[in-house]
Amino acid sequence: MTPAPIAVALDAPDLETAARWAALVTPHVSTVKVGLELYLRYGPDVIASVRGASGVRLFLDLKLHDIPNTVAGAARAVARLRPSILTVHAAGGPAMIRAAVEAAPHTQIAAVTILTSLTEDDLGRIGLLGPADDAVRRLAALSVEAGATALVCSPNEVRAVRAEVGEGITLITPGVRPAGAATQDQARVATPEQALADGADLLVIGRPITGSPDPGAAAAAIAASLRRAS
Ligand SMILES: O=c1ccn([C@@H]2O[C@H](COP(=O)(O)O)[C@@H](O)[C@H]2O)c(=O)[nH]1
Repeated sequence: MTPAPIAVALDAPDLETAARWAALVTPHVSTVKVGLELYLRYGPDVIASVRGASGVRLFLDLKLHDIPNTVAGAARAVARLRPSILTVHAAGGPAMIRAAVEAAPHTQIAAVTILTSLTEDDLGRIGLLGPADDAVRRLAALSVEAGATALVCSPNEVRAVRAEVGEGITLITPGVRPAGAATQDQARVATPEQALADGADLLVIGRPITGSPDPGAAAAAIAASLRRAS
């Protein structure tokens, strides 16, 4: 069976747990995601541990955000690990995004538009007045112009972003919660089925899977539900 277009966020406190979660979910999902918690604790060694022997794709979610020269150096440093996807913050601007794209030519650079944990009230407080859609679309357009071929946005904005950037750009959505699941610190959320129906290419799902007593079964259940819905 084709693995589901899900990236499981391995936000684990230690390497053993992350490797165990990765082994349990990889029969069911296309991708595993390593973020700041694991990478800052273990560095590049974490990559081999979670990749294991499987051919699972690795998404390195470091959300780089600095001046172009620094981001280019950081992207070059992690490109050796051959992640399939590496994130940068779109708010770093076009020159920074382009620097990452040029420094890591074999890795897909995904620009994070507006974090899915932010409400419209939060956005107003940081000076981004108006609907989240507007800021997300602006950041999406500038990121693609700068060479990003993937974008991270909430599932609520997928339709608007697709209309803005067209086909051929990978839309990645965290903020995904199965119906009835706790939203935790996520603010702009939708179900996996809705995110996919609206045109997301890759759904990032962490705690609804890794917080389950059986992460393998939780991943399999969401994958089966996506197959039924499509
Ligand atoms: O806007 C963003 C960008 C990245 N993330 C990351 O996705 C996962 C979500 O985990 P859950 O447990 O499903 O909430 C996490 O690793 C975040 O760092 C995001 O949530 N929003």
